[in-house]
Amino acid sequence: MTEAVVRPQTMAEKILSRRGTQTVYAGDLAVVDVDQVMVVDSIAQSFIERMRRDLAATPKYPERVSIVVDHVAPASTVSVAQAQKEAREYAAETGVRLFDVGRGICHQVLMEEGLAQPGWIVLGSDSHSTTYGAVAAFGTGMGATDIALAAASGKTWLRVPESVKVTFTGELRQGVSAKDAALEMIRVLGADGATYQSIELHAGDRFTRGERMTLANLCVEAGAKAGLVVPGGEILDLYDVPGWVYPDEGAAYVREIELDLSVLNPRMSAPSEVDNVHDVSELRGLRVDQVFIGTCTNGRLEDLHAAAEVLRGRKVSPGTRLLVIPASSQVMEQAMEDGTLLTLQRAGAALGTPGCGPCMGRHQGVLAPGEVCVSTSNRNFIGRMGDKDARVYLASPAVAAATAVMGRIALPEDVGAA
Ligand SMILES: CC(C)[C@H](C(=O)O)[C@@H](O)C(=O)O
Ligand code: SF4
Repeated sequence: MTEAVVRPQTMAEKILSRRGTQTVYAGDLAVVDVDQVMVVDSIAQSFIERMRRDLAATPKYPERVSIVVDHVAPASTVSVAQAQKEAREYAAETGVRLFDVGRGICHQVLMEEGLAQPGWIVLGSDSHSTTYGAVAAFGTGMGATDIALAAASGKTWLRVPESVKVTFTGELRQGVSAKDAALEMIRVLGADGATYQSIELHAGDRFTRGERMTLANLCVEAGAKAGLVVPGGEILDLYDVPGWVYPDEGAAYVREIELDLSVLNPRMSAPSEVDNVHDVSELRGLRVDQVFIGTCTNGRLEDLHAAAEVLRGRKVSPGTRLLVIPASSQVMEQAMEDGTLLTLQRAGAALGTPGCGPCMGRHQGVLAPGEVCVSTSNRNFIGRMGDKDARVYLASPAVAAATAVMGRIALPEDVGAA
């Protein structure tokens, strides 16, 4: 970028200007270099078809493309197995990276592998690619065609999004987590309240890297194109500081909201929209058939720790099943090493292979008609985790764990764990 910045810029405008050919602002079209293209198993077949048949191209920079087998892993049917086989063959043939069964959920894996860095543009064939905003990368989801074009050319084009500024103030109380803050943010913004906008999260030094991933991850549930966390705090020393991108003082936002964390209670999103958010205390007591702790939202080590704290020395209620699926093999290893998995297993949890698990109702814990599930994931649409008459409530790992112990929607204090 050679032109001088003439007006203050948001984080989205800055990143897209840096990776593009000119200084851009909201509403402009930007053509930008793409630093990483991520393809998930469920989309791999259409991606490969578009590369081969429509574009007759191979990836321009194979090292900038990753295929992750995570959504239905291990394969559940012959056709899923066939699609994954083709993805493996394609990776071997073209030299793109492959993260196979058991490595974990795409977003967690890319972050662990350093394949999302401050100031980068990361395109994923998955809507929760906003997660990369946790480290100030412009992460966004696109369909198979756009993803294939980016892989073939090393570039993409997009309209520079307007930005919404979300400022967190105060400190979270004991037992209240980043998930609760994220659900509250979605309630305030509304499920389509930030459609095609970039949510810029100003949190100072409040959140860990994992918590920032939870926040950036949920931004897409307000319809956002990206969810960019302004760098700050303990995560600064994890990366090359010169790469960080900060918004300018005086940048233009379409909307500004402030969320006081100190007044926040544990929150829960009730069926069947993510923005249907209530205090857990309002929903307390509802019978629950399945509790699921995992996903790209809340399947990290700190999430398993929060669950284990509640479940240590306690048992999952008879008649309720608890599924725990670490977000990645690295999370699983660490949770094995520090005894967290043993605690969860002894409490009666069923442990699964790192990956998406039943998050989108494809396998490993699909719900029957009439069943109720409390999940640490990010979506509770009708039919999301199985039958259309099953109901999904979204919550933090601590609330999910307390619910598993009680067999009913509960707070950690209900089991004497807060
Ligand atoms: C399969 C994939 C394309 C999908 C997404 O885009 O988000 C899934 O991850 C989800 O959470 O619904
Ligand atoms: S864990 Fe769930 S939300 Fe995340 S990528 Fe997988 S299916 Fe999508």
